[in-house]
Parts: sequence; C-alpha cells; structure tokens
Amino acid sequence: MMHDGETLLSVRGVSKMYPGTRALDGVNLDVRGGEIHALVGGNGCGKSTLIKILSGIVQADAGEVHIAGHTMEAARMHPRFAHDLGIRVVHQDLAVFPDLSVAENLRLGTDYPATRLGQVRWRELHQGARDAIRKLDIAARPTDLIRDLPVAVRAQIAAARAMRGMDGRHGIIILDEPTASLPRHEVHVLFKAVRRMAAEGHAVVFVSHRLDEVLELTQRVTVMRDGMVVGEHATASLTEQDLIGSILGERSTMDRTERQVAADRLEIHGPGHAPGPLVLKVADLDAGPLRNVDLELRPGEVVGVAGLLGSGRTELLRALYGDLRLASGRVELNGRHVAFRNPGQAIAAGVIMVPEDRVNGGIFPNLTVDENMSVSVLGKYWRGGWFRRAAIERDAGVLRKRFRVKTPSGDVAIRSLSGGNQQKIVMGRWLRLGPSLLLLDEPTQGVDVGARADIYSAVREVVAAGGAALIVTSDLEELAQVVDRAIVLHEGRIVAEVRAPELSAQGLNEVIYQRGEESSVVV
Ligand SMILES: Nc1ncnc2c1ncn2[C@@H]1O[C@H](COP(=O)(O)OP(=O)(O)OP(=O)(O)O)[C@@H](O)[C@H]1O
Repeated sequence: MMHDGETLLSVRGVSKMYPGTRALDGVNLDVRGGEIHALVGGNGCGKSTLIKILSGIVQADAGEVHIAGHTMEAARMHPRFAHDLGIRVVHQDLAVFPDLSVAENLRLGTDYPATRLGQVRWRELHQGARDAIRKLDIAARPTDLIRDLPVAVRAQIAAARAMRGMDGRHGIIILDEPTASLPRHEVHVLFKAVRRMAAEGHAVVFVSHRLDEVLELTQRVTVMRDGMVVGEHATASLTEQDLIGSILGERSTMDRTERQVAADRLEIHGPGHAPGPLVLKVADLDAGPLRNVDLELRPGEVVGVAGLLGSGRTELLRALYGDLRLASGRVELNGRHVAFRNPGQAIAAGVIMVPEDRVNGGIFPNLTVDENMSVSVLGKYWRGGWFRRAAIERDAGVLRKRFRVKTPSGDVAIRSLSGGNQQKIVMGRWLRLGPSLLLLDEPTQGVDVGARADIYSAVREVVAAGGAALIVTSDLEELAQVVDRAIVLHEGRIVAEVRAPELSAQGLNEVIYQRGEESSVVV
C-alpha cells in the first residue's frame, strides 16, 4: 500500500488548557498522503480535543497547523477554513438519516441540484451518488433507504459524504471511533472503504480504542498520554502488548497497589444476601419484538447476549428493567415473582441497567462528577436532616480512583469529561449499589483498554457475591472473553446457547450468521 507520500498534515506544538485541565501540551503530529495513521490513547488523553481543534470547533491556545502548503495558527482555525483545506471528520454516530435515501444523505448539508423553478434534478443527484458509491466500492444504490442498509454500509456512506467537495485534491479524513457501533463482522466492510481513500492519496487519521483494528488497518501509530504525544511508531514494528504498554505507560503497573487499597475500602459488594438457586428466571416472556424467551441466571454467572442489530438484545434488557411492557410471561428475581412497571421499581429491587445511549440515558450532564457517581445512593448520605457532603466526596473519590477516572476534581460538571470517563462513572455509580442483576448494554463502548479490564473485574466482584450479569456487546471477541456462556437472539427469540469450548468470537459469529441466512431463505 502506498504510504510514502508527502506530509499532508503537520501539527506543531499545539496546546490547549481547559479550566483545571491541560488537555493538550505541545502536540506534534505528521500524517502523509496515502497513509492510514492511528491516533490512540487512554480516555481523556486529548484525542477529541485535537480533532476539534483541527476541525475548527475548538480554538487552541498555541501551536500551528500546516496543511498541504498552508500554515495556520491553531488558535485561529475555523470550521470554514478547516473544510476548505480538506479536513473532514466522520464521527462515531455517523450522522446519516435512516429515512432518507443514499443519494439524499450524500448531499446533506449542501443544496440539491435543482432547476430554476426549484425542482430537484433527481437524475443529477443520483448520478453524483453513483460516482461516490463507485469510488469507494460501496454495495448500495442511490435510491436505497439508509435504514435498509447494514450498519457498516451506513458508515461507508458517511465516509463517502466526507469526501465531498474535495475536487480532486487530497484531503485529511479523520475517522473518530468509526467502528465503535459496528458489529465486529462488519468492520472489514468499512476498512475496505478506508483503504480506498488512502489508496487515492488522502491522509486518513483513524481514532480507535480497538487495538486489533489499529494493528490490522494502519501503517503508523501516534500514541498520546495526558495531553502529550508519547510515541510514534511504524505499526508493523508493534505487538498488541507494546501498544497497550505505550498507551497505559506506568499506569499499567505503578498504581496497582494503590487501586487495590481503593477497591478494598470501597463498598462495591454483591447483593448482600445468601444466594438462592437462581438470581433470575424468565419463563415464556413476550415483550416488544421478544417471543417465548426462557432464561435462567445462577448466582455468579455472567451471561452474554449476542445477535444482530434488531434481534431484540436491548429490548431484552429493557423488559427486565421495567422499561418495556411485558405482553406475557413470568419473571422471578431471587425466587420472587416481580413485575416492574418502571425502572425505579427495578432499581429498588436490585436490578440496574447501564444503557448504550450514555448521553440520553446515563449521565446528568449538568451535575458534577461526584454527584453523578452518587445519585444511586443519595439516601444514604442524609443523616438527621443533614446532607453529608464530605462523605459523598470521600466515597466518590475512592470510586474515581478505583476506575481511574481522569478529571481535575469531583466538582466539575460531568459533561466536560471525555466520553470514556463518563462511562466509567456511570458504571461505578451502579456497581456500588451491590445489585442482584446487572444489565449492561455495550458497557465498554469508547472505554480504553485499561478501564475495560477494570470494569469487567468490578462486574465479576459484584456477581461473585451472589449477583448475576447480562451483557450485550457487538464486540464478540470481548464477549467471548468475559462471559461464562452466551445466548444468541434472532428476531426476538433465543435460538442458541453457546458455552465453552464453542465460546469464541468465531463460534458466536457462525451461529449468528447461520441464523441470519436460514431466515432469509425461509422469508
Ligand atoms: N469543554 C471542556 N471543559 C473542560 N474540560 C474538558 C472539556 N473538553 C475536554 N476536557 C478535558 O480535556 C481532557 C481531554 O479530553 P478529550 O475529550 O480530548 O479526551 P479523549 O482522548 O478524546 O478521550 P476518550 O477516549 O474518552 O474520548 C479530559 O481531561 C477532559 O476532561
């Protein structure tokens, strides 16, 4: 693959200070045309801040940006300049509209070609779309609706849209965690488009916490830690362990004892009653798309839920959380029949859910970090009419350490934290309740490699004390590593249960796919 082109993007000495946080400290980054360049680092190391500066949304305090012969002060970047210089960002949420066609999505944000009377020139619109699709070899037609396409193809469309207006020049395409919401087996579809972009001479910056993807896709890697660049490597010279070591730095070894002390002091514990034979028993449950679901979870079990998007994975968790009405069926928690009419009742009974959509369902953006950590247990801090603020701070401080939350203090609004750090707080908040049943929907999305292990070990601690967990993740590698067994959902039904030794990403993939194909034959 071509990656010895000239340097298209050169970032020099870029710094950015937020109140209480040095987000970037003298960052240098060079990316060549034709190269796929990874930008990696732990949660809160400054990746998003750098991207925002490059795209002109946030102004740096110091430094320069050189793009294809133009020099800009990083403090003066502006979205318009950034766009004109060929900088394009594809965000994790893709920002494609499900009810619009491929051609319409490709033109979003610009005027449609129209006659003088204002009629859309559909032929021209579709021809433009066909060209864009051909360029990246995308398996879609201009008239297809986005919602009918696999997620990876939607990501390709988002990538194709980013190339718009490049007019034959070479641009800088920044892909910000583009695979976070993609099923693992679809990732290669997006990779194909990314490789095409590089082969055309564009510079591609790939931001990801998934290190196997970094190793597979990219030619060079820049590693950031605490707002600084700590290394730049040829990908071929790295192993995954090298990369983890470089990302975590001393954190991987030094503070282990410190964290152990924190863990020992912390009230992360299990449900605190003698475990019965079953934590959860679900019989013949129908709810939303779910049909005839039977499921039993024993104390100490961590069970995965696999299946394609739309198979009913999230709905299963919501049904158990009182967030989706049951049409029929029986649910027992620790041997007692329960029928939650809302999540409040579920939480009171020791069932908690960490939703996938953190922004709408997980955090209180305007509350502080410590308040967000403590909302699950606020009652505990009222004593004799006084609110024990100091105790909240002390306990939340222990939790922050336990999950290595990167924040200037517990007093800042949670919305100013990086995405991964917000997720750690949501997890910590619920785990400290010592729930009986943990329902986790994509719990490690956007979470760095160090914290991922912390989160799963905390889950294990909770279940070891007599609870159980049900985990949905589209990362099948991860699922296979962290669960005891997995159920596979297809069109709302449990179609298989996979245990060791079949419990591997490949084994799960086969079951999921086999089912997909069988049904498409039947339909
Ligand atoms: N608007 C803001 N106000 C205050 N602090 C901020 C703001 N935005 C980011 N920060 C801080 O700057 C640091 C870098 O955050 P950034 O979002 O760039 O990290 P990141 O590497 O993208 O992390 P992640 O992998 O979790 O997305 C963090 O400590 C964060 O708390």
